[in-house]
Amino acid sequence: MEETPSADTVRDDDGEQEQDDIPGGRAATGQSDAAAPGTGDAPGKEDVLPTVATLHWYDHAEAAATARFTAVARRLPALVGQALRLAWRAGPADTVTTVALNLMSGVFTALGLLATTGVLDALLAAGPTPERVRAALPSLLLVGGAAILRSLLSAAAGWAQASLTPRVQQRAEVELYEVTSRIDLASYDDSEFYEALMRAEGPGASAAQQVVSATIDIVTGATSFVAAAIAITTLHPVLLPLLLVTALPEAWAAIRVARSRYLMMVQTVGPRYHSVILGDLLSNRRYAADLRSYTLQGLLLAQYRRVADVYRDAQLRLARKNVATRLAGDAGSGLAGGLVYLVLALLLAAAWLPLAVAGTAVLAIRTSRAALSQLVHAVNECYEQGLYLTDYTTFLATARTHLSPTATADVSGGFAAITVENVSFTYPGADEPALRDVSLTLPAGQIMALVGENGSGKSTLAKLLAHLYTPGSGRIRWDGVDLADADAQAVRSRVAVIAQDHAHWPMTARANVVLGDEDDPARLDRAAVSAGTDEVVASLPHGWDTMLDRRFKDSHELSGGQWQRVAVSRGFYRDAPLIICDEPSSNLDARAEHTLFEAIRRHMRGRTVVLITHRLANIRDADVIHVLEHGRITAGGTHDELMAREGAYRELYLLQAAAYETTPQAPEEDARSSLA
Ligand SMILES: Nc1ncnc2c1ncn2[C@@H]1O[C@H](COP(=O)(O)OP(=O)(O)OP(=O)(O)O)[C@@H](O)[C@H]1O
Repeated sequence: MEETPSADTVRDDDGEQEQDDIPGGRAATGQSDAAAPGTGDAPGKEDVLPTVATLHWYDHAEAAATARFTAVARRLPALVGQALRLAWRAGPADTVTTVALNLMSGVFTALGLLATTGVLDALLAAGPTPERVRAALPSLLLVGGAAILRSLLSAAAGWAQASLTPRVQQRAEVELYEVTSRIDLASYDDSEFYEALMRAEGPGASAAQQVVSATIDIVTGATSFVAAAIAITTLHPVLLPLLLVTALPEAWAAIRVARSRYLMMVQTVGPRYHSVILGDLLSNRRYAADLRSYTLQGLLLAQYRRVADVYRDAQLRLARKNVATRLAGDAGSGLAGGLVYLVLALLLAAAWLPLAVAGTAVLAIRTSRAALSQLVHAVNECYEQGLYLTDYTTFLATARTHLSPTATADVSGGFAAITVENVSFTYPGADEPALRDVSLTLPAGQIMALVGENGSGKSTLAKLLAHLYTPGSGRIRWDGVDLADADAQAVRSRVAVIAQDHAHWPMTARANVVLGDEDDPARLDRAAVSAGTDEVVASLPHGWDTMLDRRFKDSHELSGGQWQRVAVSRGFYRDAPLIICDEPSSNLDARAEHTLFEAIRRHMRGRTVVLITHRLANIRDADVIHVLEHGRITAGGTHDELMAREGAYRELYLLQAAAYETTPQAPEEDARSSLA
């Protein structure tokens, strides 16, 4: 059974236990870089960022990277199979062409080598030179022809490979994004899953094309090697096992270097993760103003330097270790090569091998050593990239289980009423539920307001109603249909969400409102007027066609309130029977807020509206108001009903109303009263 190494030791191929010497690695012992951020140690006094908790995939990665040589050999067929399947899906014709051309090129390698014996035989025979040359001519032509054909086939194979590998990369990325764009939103709240996504998207997806490339190199190297091996075995059987021995030191060194590199990558992921975050803080426009106002430059730069030092030291140690390993491998390989030539000389001296055959054997040995070296490096590359590819394939397999189940229920007709039945929901990894046993009924065409203090669960309930999350227990039904059985896309296309944390899409103003829907100018005008977006657009340099992201040329930056108007219009533009407005006016000025709620009151009639707001004066006209406290609905009714009894709503409403009760006096009035 394969041994899984402990957290602070790394097992070598030869079984020896070595202390991991990478500072900042989880296994680091007695390191001087204590407090290096992202290393799992206690943060330094001046560190702005907390330490990164031990990453969940570390164990799997470390176990994979420290597997024994036999494990590499065992994994290889599966990896090659996986690579060929990937290649086949990306481009079947290119895959077949590449493999076939490489195989044919190998055939010509063997032919050329065998024909060499004929050349040498003729040249080394007794007789006048012109005659010997004439006798060697047919074999010479064969050698030349084989060499030309082999070169042409190799070039064609290279061309096919060059056209195949980018397709593999593209295919891997598309397959990944097809899944990530459809997985349950709750997956993004699961830190373990999110880390796996980051790894799959980064080194994982790019490993796909490298594994395919390495597999093709394995086919190429193996074909050339088999061709040369056949030629060598034909010449003398003892030469082949000897030749194989020469490859061992090189293979050992290559695999050791590869796994050190992978381990270094795994162990320094904390510092690298932090350096990316810190780099972003130091250069991103979003933080630029705060960075300057709070004079954080020195603090952040110092932390960045400390993190970068940890990573640099790890790289230097790795480079030193790898140079030593490579030297040892080369020395071993050189010695083994010398041994092969020694045996060849002995065979020649003992007259067990004719001179012409020995000459061909030298050529075949050179060819096969080159092929073997290519093979070893390709196997190693395949294994190393296979470690990253495993992250990708494991993630895809896990992510596919996070997709919405196949729909059995039809929601195309909309609903006459939405019912929430005993719904509870806990975010992944959270200790406390965000919603507890919530039940309510929302008839179509009504405006329902949700109120409550911060963190009481309003947005969570809205997201469940929008079918962005699935209840942990209980049901949400559109009439009789449980949303858990309905097609998620079909439900979501019938809901318009104006989210509290709405996205600022890097698109034009028009695209930000229309957002993939059909472009209808009359509908756009109506949606724009109801939120005051028409005024925003009128002030833009290119009107609706203005790009709203400063990373693009001729773009324009909107204020927070202007963005909110755009987001509100986006929700209004969507022709959906259910509209969910989560704090739609938090950034709006008084006039825009008035326009918005007027629009909701007048123009949303016929649609069902869920309205979340802290400005209680705006929801007096709602058909029903539900009060949430600590994830529970504690009261419900109209404004008048809720004001008629003691409770959180009445308390909050009176608190807000009190702020407006003392009407400020006009300045002259103020002066008169002070004179009196
Ligand atoms: N993505 C998340 N992952 C984990 N916990 C979350 C997440 N989003 C919200 N919560 C938690 O769920 C609870 C309810 O949050 P929710 O956003 O629904 O409150 P809210 O009533 O809308 O608050 P606010 O008025 O501040 O917008 C809070 O305790 C919050 O910390």
